[in-house]
Amino acid sequence: MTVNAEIHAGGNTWRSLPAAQQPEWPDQEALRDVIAELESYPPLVFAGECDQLRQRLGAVARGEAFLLQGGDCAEAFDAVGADQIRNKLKTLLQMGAVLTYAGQVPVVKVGRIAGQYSKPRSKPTETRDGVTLPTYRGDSVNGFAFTAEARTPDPQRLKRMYHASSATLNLVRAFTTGGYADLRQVHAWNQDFVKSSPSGQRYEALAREIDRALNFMNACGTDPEEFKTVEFYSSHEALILDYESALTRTDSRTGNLYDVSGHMVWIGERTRQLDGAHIEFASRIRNPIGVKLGPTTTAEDALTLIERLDPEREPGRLTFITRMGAGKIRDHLPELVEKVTASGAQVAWICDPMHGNTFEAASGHKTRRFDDVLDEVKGFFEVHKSLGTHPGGIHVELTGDDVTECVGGGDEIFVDDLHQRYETACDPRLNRSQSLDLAFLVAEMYRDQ
Ligand SMILES: O=C[C@H](O)[C@H](O)COP(=O)(O)O
Ligand SMILES: C=C(OP(=O)(O)O)C(=O)O
Repeated sequence: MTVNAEIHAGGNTWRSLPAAQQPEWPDQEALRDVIAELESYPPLVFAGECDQLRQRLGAVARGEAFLLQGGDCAEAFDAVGADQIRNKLKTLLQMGAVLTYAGQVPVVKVGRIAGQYSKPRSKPTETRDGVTLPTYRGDSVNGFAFTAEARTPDPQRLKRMYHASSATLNLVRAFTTGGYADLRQVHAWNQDFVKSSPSGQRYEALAREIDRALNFMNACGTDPEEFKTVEFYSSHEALILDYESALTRTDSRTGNLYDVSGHMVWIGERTRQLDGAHIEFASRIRNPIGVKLGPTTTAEDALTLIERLDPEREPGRLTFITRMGAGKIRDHLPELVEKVTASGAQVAWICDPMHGNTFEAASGHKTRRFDDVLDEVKGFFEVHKSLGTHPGGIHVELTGDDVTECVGGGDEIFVDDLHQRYETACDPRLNRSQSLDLAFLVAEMYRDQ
């Protein structure tokens, strides 16, 4: 084996371990052909960009920056349109501007975007009216329609995921570097939100302060070009390991492996088994890695994850994304943070206030209460304040569209409204106005901190 082949084999060591949540592809030969084709495709991101994000997340881990990570629960192939991508990006940029001003630290902006096509599920099958079919696992695996044909896993979809991610990333790069993301424009959008939102009055003072700060910078002669571009990174759950390892490449500069399907990848709550394939895969790549930690996580689990994924104790390499639930975070998070901090590891602590707060409404819609989401973030800030550690950021499922999937918010969505624009293929997302509410309210918390 040549040195390169040996290194590349490092991206496949997961194959001898149990891999949870993988699709049952009916045609293994077709899968092998798709993997071979994906292996020949160009990278979607460059190793140097992943390194840069690792450095930015290092600042988050040290308490010098805040992470805003957000986007769809599940991206969909038929939603790879300019409007949807622009709206999502616009929402994240608006949230980022508010948080930057309130925190007075850089906000690292990372989308759940350009690769978030695969979903872990609670059950392998779904039954409707006596008919049982494989569960929908994301557009990368099967179709949402409840027919045997749509629900059969099709590896050709992995290629569609690559192309959809590529098209999305291309537009995101154009928007973030081509003038669309200009901070003054982003601020003007925020002013419109404050004017039109029923809870806008509460945010007016902050919006006015941002306005004054921008005018001050203008008056000082700050180069307007400086406002025009923004750093924005992609991320998704590294779930379907055949896809992720087919997109794993050796960096010619360093000889290290990078998963070039996205800048940052995370391992989900359902696939973070310490002796499982996902952690093994993540341990081999140099991308910044996130791991979701639910309420059953023990401090020993967290310390072993650090040992496996961040043996060099490099700030920025490992991000713990806690998703405990509003009722549990205040009880479960302190011990994890205390023991990890005592171990000397510098991980970034991020709050996902979505996944521990899902419930089914009487109408059958999966939903989340805005107040629970907010309360989990509050609990997260409280715990970090009491321990003297850094509440490093938030990880949110959101869309830039006016969907009706989560209840509550300033422009209140009621349970009876859920059916109106319930468009998610999996979990409920905050809509545009709820996302901006959250940003303004988190900004207040950050200031109090
Ligand atoms: O987004 C997270 C999971 O994929 C999702 O919560 C699983 O949902 P399920 O419990 O309906 O399978
Ligand atoms: C599946 C997800 O979350 P978790 O692993 O925390 O359940 C997700 O973020 O899409």
